[in-house]
Formats: sequence, C-alpha cells, structure tokens
Amino acid sequence: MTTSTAPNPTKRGMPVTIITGFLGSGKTTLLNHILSNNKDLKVAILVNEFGDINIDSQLLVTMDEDMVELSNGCICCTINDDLVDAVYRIMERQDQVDYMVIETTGVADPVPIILTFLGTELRDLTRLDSIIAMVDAETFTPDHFESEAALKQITYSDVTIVNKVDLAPTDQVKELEKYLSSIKERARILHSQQGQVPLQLILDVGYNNPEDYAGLEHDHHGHDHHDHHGHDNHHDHHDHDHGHHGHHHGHHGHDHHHSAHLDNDGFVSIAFESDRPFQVAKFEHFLQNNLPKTVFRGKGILWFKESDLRNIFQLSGPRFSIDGEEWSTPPRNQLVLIGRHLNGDDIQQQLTACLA
Ligand SMILES: Nc1nc2c(ncn2[C@@H]2O[C@H](COP(=O)(O)OP(=O)(O)OP(=O)(O)O)[C@@H](O)[C@H]2O)c(=O)[nH]1
Repeated sequence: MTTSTAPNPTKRGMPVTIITGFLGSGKTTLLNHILSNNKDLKVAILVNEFGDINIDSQLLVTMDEDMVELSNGCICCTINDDLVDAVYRIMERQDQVDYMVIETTGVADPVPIILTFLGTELRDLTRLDSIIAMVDAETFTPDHFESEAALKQITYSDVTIVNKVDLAPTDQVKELEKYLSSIKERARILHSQQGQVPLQLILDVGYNNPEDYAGLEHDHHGHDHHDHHGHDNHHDHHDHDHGHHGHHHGHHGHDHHHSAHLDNDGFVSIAFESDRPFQVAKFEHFLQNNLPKTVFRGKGILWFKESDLRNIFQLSGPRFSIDGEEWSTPPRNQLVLIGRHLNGDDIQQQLTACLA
C-alpha cells in the first residue's frame, strides 16, 4: 500500500483517524506531517481545542481552509452534538473528502469521542480506522501528569507514537516503551521526531476494533442522536452542568461557555487577546519571572512592538520557543496558557502590563 492510495471503498463509511495525546505531545505537528504528505488523499481536519482562541488551526500547513472544521465545544463531554454536527458539516461538503482526521484537546478523555462514533448515527456514516496517542518522550511520567485523561488516551489507542525522541536519552525511551507495554497489551508503538512516521502505518490501517469498547457506557444524558437533523432545538441541549461558566478568564469579557469543565483533570485555559503589541522586554520578564510554574502549555501568535514578524510562541513543559514568520493578517496578539491552579485575573493583568 502507498500513502496515495485512496481508502478501500469496499469498507463502509468515511474513514476516521483520531489523534489524542497529552498537552503539547505533538498532535498538531503530526497533523501537519499528514497534511504535507497525504498526496492525492483529500483529508478533512477537525480540530477541537481547549481554549477560547483557535491557535492550532492557525498553525496548520493546509492552504485549503475549507478542509478544517473547528469545534470549540467540549467534544470530550458525554454530550457530543457539537462533534456530530462538525462531522456532518464535513460530510456535507461539495468537495469530495476521502479521509477525516480529528485532533482532540490534550486533556480530552478519548472514550466519549470514540463512543460518539460507535454509538450514534455516525456509526453508519463513518468507519473508525485508528486511534493514535502521541506521547512526549521527554516529559511523560508514569503518573501521567496526574491526569486520568492522559492514561486513558494511551489505554484506548490503537497506535502509540513516542514522539520527541530527540529530547530524551535512549534509555528513557526504552523505559517509557516498557511502561507503555505494561499498561497496554499488544501495544503498537512507533517512535518519532516531529511526528515523522510513514503514513501507511497510521492511516487506513483498519486497527480499530469497536468491540474493545463494549461495556463502556455512552452516557447520552437522555439525548436522542438519531433524530439528528430532524429537530431545530438541537443546540439547546448543551446546558449541562460541567461548570462551564466561571473557569474562563477571557480578555474581552464575552460569555465563555465552552472548553473548561471539571472533567479536565484540573487543567484550565486562559486566553489573552489584544490589538496592541507587547513590549519584548516586558514579555520576556513575564516569562522568566512571573509565569506560574503550574503553566504546562502555552501557545500563541505574538506581536511585538520591536518586530515586524508574526511570532509563533510555543511552550511545552520545561521549554519554550518563539519563531518569527511573515504576517498574512493584520497583526494582533493571541495567547493561550494552560495549567493547573491558575489565577486567570492575575495573569490577564500581568499580560496587559506587558503591552507597549
Ligand atoms: N524537539 C522536538 N519538539 C517537538 C517535536 N514534536 C513537536 N515538537 C514541539 O512541541 C511543541 C508542541 O507541539 P504540538 O504539535 O503543538 O503539540 P500538541 O499536542 O498539538 O499540543 P496541544 O494541542 O496544545 O495539546 C511545539 O513547539 C512543537 O514544535 C519533536 O519530535 N521534537
């Protein structure tokens, strides 16, 4: 098989691959690898992001924006109308789509997402091909960041990619592999740097076995997905109590009813946006001295007064990077910080103080 072969048409439904993996493990990087190497396979992407600003989708290499569908709702919730809707939007496209790849948030429990494909009308429209878990070889620890989601991502995956092998000594990678095999029988483990794995090892492989999820409950909360397109009060269903209100600290004060809920293993995301640039020295001072240690992940598109460039900011565990490229849109600041026990108001204030 080559990567350019269209998925086997005798298999039923649109093939779907789900990419899971903890915060910063390399999911978007893998997605970009897929998008750069998918040849004539028309891949539609569905990105679900933990945070109020869609940074990930802006970092994708695809020029064809129509192929990217966003879902800022919590597709990891047991109520998945958002996810079903987004999949429908992709399937209803004029353009022919051969394959669908879904990137989940780093704190997503994969089980409700999997069960949405297996237990709703999507079962007849799609074929879950494989579930990939990205693992950061450098930062992953056997306590899985004290995150149940991180453990479940590995347990319920069909392929585990140990990524960032350039940052971890060989012994550490071997230990990690041993550990992964101990929590998952018959684990298929690949290694990668920058998500570079042969696509024929991860796409259209037919690894997913729906029976592996038998017995796991799909909690519908009384929702009837079968009448999906027949009712127009569809979006009224989202008023469930996950503490959606109150965790978010958006800069502009709009109603943040998405993303943060108690199921995120204590992780919250803070979004900062501004139409003014940062002053480089102030922002650097913030990063070095005032960034809370409990911030685990940061990503942003930054505008500095001193620079004409669109600066891509990435922070993952102990490291961060800032890389400049050309702006293709009017410059502005967009930043998301994700961590535990964060005082959103405090961080907002400090970032505001970094503005020029
Ligand atoms: N050194 C090194 N860095 C990597 C590798 N893969 C990804 N990165 C970097 O790790 C950071 C996080 O990568 P992403 O692909 O954005 O991670 P993610 O899983 O999509 O992150 P979230 O969606 O926020 O959970 C980025 O700065 C990447 O450039 C790798 O193999 N080696």
